[in-house]
Order: sequence, then structure tokens, then C-alpha cells
Amino acid sequence: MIGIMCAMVEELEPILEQVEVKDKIHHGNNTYYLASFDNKDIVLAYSKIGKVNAAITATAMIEKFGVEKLLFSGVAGAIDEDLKIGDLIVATEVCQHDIDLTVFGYKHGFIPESQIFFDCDSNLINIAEHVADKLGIKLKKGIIASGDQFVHSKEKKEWIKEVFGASAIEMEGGAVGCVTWNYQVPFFMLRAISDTAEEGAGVDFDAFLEESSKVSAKFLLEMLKEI
Ligand SMILES: Nc1ncnc2c(CN3C[C@H](CSc4cnccn4)[C@@H](O)C3)c[nH]c12
Repeated sequence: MIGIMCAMVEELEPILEQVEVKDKIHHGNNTYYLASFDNKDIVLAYSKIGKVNAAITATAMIEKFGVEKLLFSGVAGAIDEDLKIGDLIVATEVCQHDIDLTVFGYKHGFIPESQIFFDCDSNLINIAEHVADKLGIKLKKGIIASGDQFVHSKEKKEWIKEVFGASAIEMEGGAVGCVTWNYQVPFFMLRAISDTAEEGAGVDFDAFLEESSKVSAKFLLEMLKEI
């Protein structure tokens, strides 16, 4: 079983429209859609915004639905200057920029018995690169940082870039990476840029959420054909 996760309903809708939904299961204040696509069994859900909600959904996908690969599709704020609105980025690693135990001598993003960075699955990244080549689509790869805040400040964005080397910013991937690392389930995350994460990002976000969600969804569905 392949799991497909998003954070917002707007990110999931363009995927749901393209798959054959067989059943809907309500669980833990989420709706899980059991579907098939390209003769593959998939379960889809949006978690709601933020790392805790994302962790709940990722855990349920694994524990209740037995997913063996978890793929995330959605939008993100750009940190790297070469990322423009509508561009795609695949996460090589994810982290949580709002974890701070530095007073105890730990690095930003570190929690004891855990790790700062969680690797995304190299096989799925390779498939994404193959699909991008086939479709002639530019696909950036990089570290994506998550935190429970919508970043709309150049100063904050630059700090996250300096401390974590992140190329993009969002609010769920780091939590999903932590869950999949703990359960040893392959994790892949694709995001399309919706804003610059600087002053005024909220306006861009509202304007480009739907369009960028479709960019990510379309690419993810192409990937599903190759998995
Ligand atoms: N600059 C940014 N910083 C942090 N995260 C992001 C994202 C990615 N998603 C979108 C959404 C913003 S919060 C939200 C959205 N709409 C209504 C309420 N909250 C949240 O799920 C994280 C895109 N740009 C980002």
C-alpha cells in the first residue's frame, strides 16, 4: 500500500480527482480515502496544517493502513533564490527548524535519541528524477525545513538557510520525516513553490496555493505510474 499525504485539502483535491476512490474511512478526526491508481492500491489523506497534525496522519497511515511507502505532495515557501513560484523541489532531507534545546548544548533542530535531519528515500528520488527527465521538467533537490509557523520574514528565512542549509520551508515534512524514520518506512516529499517566505508571502500564498498544488499533484501522479 502506498500512502499519499498532504496538509491542506487544496493540496489533496487535484490528486483525489484523478484516482478511483473505493472507500472513505474516518479515523482520528481525519478522512482516509482508499483508492486505486494505475492498478496500485493507495490511501490518501490531508492532515490539516502543522507538524502535530502531520505526525498524527503519518502514524495512522503506517499503523492503521500499513503503508509501505509514504509520499507527500504540497506547496512550500522558497528559500533559495533560484526557486520561483510554481517551481518543484524534492526533499533530500527534512528537519524541524523550531526545535531549540540549545541551552543544553544541543544544536538547533536536535532532540536526544532522535536526529536533526531525516533522509528521504533515494529510490523514490531517483524515480522523480527519471520522471522529470521524461517530462522535461526542472526539478530541484534540497533540504526542506519545517516549523509550526508560516514564515514571512527575510530575516527568519535567511536564519533557517544559514542554520539548516534549507532550500525551502513548510510546516509538516519534518514531522513526517521523523515518523517515517522511527517506523523505518520510505518517505518522499515533493513541494511546488507558492511564495517567497518573505514579507508579503501571505498574499502570494493565497494567490498561488491552488495553482502550485496542481503542479505538485500532477507530478506526483506521474511518479505513481513508475512506482
Ligand atoms: N512561507 C511559508 N511558511 C511555512 N509554510 C509554508 C507553506 C506550506 N504549507 C502551507 C500552509 C501554510 S499555513 C496556512 C495557510 N492558509 C491558511 C492558514 N494557514 C501550511 O500547511 C504549510 C507554503 N509557504 C509557506
